[in-house]
Amino acid sequence: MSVLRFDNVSKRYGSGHDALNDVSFSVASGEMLFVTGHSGAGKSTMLRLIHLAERPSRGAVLFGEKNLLKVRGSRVAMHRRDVGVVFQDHRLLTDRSVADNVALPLILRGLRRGEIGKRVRSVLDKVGLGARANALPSQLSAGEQQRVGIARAIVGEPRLLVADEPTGNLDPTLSAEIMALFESLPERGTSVMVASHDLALVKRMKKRVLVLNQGRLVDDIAPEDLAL
Ligand SMILES: Nc1ncnc2c1ncn2[C@@H]1O[C@H](COP(=O)(O)OP(=O)(O)OP(=O)(O)O)[C@@H](O)[C@H]1O
Repeated sequence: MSVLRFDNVSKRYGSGHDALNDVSFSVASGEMLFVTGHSGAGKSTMLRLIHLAERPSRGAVLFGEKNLLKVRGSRVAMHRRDVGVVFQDHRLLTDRSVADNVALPLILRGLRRGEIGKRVRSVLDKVGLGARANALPSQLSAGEQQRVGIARAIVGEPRLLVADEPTGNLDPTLSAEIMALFESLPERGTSVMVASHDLALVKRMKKRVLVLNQGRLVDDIAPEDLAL
């Protein structure tokens, strides 16, 4: 079963050229894959269409059975429960503790305090930040802040996690830790889609790779076909 499908999707911002041009692919439930390509190739645009920060100009984005074009108004927030998003710049609330940042999606969902506390503790342990729950983001390293962003994205157990250059600012050891964490998600039912221009990292992971070039999907490489 596919969790996500792009059917001939194009996206044009304003009157410019197509940031995405006739892109089609699907992601199976429980799959982890990478999207790569040069700067401006359309990676972020692809992810933004998935979490409804943007809408396609042509074509359809399907999430399970749902055509995202039809998701409007209050249903956008409902959709975002199913899609966790990790941004390169974390986007943490600077005046809130680590635990409060991670709790946010669950508070918006109206979960009970006890349940929220339990889930937040569990996910912070999973990302190795159990001891930093009460710290402010500014008291953490870049890698720790990124892990808070990841904890916030996965605390609601989304069907799909999309991550835009999640290791952009991190050293190789931290990048490897974050990738290991991502790799563990599919077995818990979350598919993972990572945009990265770090080709060395992408090759090392030995996962499926979508290659974008000037908005076009120019390659869709199976793990076994990745050159070593
Ligand atoms: N909000 C916007 N308005 C107008 N043009 C945009 C906008 N966002 C992106 N673009 C353009 O769309 C194209 C694709 O951009 P996108 O950010 O998706 O690429 P990317 O592969 O993620 O690049 P990078 O690796 O530099 O983040 C680029 O030509 C970019 O300038």
